[in-house]
This record gives sequence, structure tokens and C-alpha cells, in this order.
Amino acid sequence: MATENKNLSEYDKNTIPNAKDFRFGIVVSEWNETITEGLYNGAFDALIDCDVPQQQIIRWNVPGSFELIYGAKKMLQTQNVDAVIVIGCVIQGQTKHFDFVCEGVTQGIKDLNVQTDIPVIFCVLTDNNMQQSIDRSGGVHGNKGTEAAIAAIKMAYIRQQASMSHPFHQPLLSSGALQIEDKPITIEKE
Ligand SMILES: Nc1c(NC[C@H](O)[C@H](O)[C@H](O)CO)[nH]c(=O)[nH]c1=O
Ligand SMILES: CC(=O)[C@@H](O)COP(=O)(O)O
Repeated sequence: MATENKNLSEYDKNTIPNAKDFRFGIVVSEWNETITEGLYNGAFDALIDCDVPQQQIIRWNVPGSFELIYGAKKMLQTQNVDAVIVIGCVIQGQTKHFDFVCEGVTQGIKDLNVQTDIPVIFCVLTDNNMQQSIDRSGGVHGNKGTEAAIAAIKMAYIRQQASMSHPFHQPLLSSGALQIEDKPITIEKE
């Protein structure tokens, strides 16, 4: 399903886990700042709407999307967060640089998800032109920042539940001292 057939800002709060105790890091690229600020606002507003206290949202800025990798790595290494959202906007120029930046950021963020225990959510627009970016950062197609915030909450919840199911916690679970929410984890299919 292409974005044009789905509004990125739509979400059902009934399907979203309780996020009030989660802490989120958001790393924002300064390239195409008007777009990335729109994406950040979408993400921030969605987290607040899902009862995340403002003081549990940490924002860092980096120069460009390629620096999102290092920024996210240092964020999750040094800050007590349950998920990190990286926000960028890469727009095709006259050269192949677009391809290398997009591929580099994609692989770098993928590597962080594989190599670390903290989910890193990919909120990087890779567009052919500015209009496509405008349309996806609060325009006609909604806001990819909103989508990223909801993904961050869901992945933080999966991490929390998975860690509670770890054998380390079995004595607490069997004794009843630790409860795992019986709310099913819903994996939305496209
Ligand atoms: N052209 C875009 C860039 N380019 C800059 C790189 O991301 C990076 O900052 C530079 O190569 C130094 O390492 N970045 C974007 O986020 N968006 C672009 O459209
Ligand atoms: C994605 C980029 O780095 C690109 O926008 C830079 O523009 P150009 O390819 O014209 O140098």
C-alpha cells in the first residue's frame, strides 16, 4: 500500500499500549529543517496525546540525515530511553549523493536495531521533491512523525514485555510478584 492510499496521521488509541512510563529520544536532522520540524511536531504531539509526559521526551539535533546514525547511537548509549526516533528528510538533488545518503542511513539505523536492545524508529523521508516531503510531514498524506511515534510506543512495549518474559523474571512471574499485561500485542499488517 503506498502512502497516497493511507493517512500517516491516523491511529486508534485503543490499540496503543500504555506509554506513560516510557522515555523517548528523538534525534532530528537540520537538513530541510522546515520538513523535519513538521515531522518532529507530529511525533511530539502524538506522544503527548498518548500520555507521555513532556519531560520524558529528549530531543537532540544533528546536521544531516547521515548523522542520525551516530546521534541515535549516542542517545541510546547515554540516555535512559525505551525507544529512539530518528527524523530526517532526504530530497533527490542533481547527483547520486541522494542514493548514498539514503542507503547509508537505512543500513545504519538497521544495524542499530540489530546490534542494540533499544528500538530505533526510522522516520526519514526519502523523496523525489519538496512537495512529496510537504505532503508527508503534515500535508495531504498526514505526518510520518505521527506514524513514527506510534511505532515507537508499540516497539517500546514489545521490548518491555519481551524482557519480562526472560527466564530471569520467571521466579517473579510464578510468585505473582510480577504481572505481564494480558493485553495482546497487535502487529498491524499492511
Ligand atoms: N542532501 C541531504 C543531506 N545531505 C547531508 C548528509 O546527510 C550529511 O549531513 C553530510 O553528507 C555530511 O555527513 N542530508 C539530509 O538530511 N537531507 C538531504 O537532502
Ligand atoms: C541528498 C543530497 O545530498 C542531495 O540533495 C544533494 O544535492 P546534489 O545531489 O544536487 O548535490
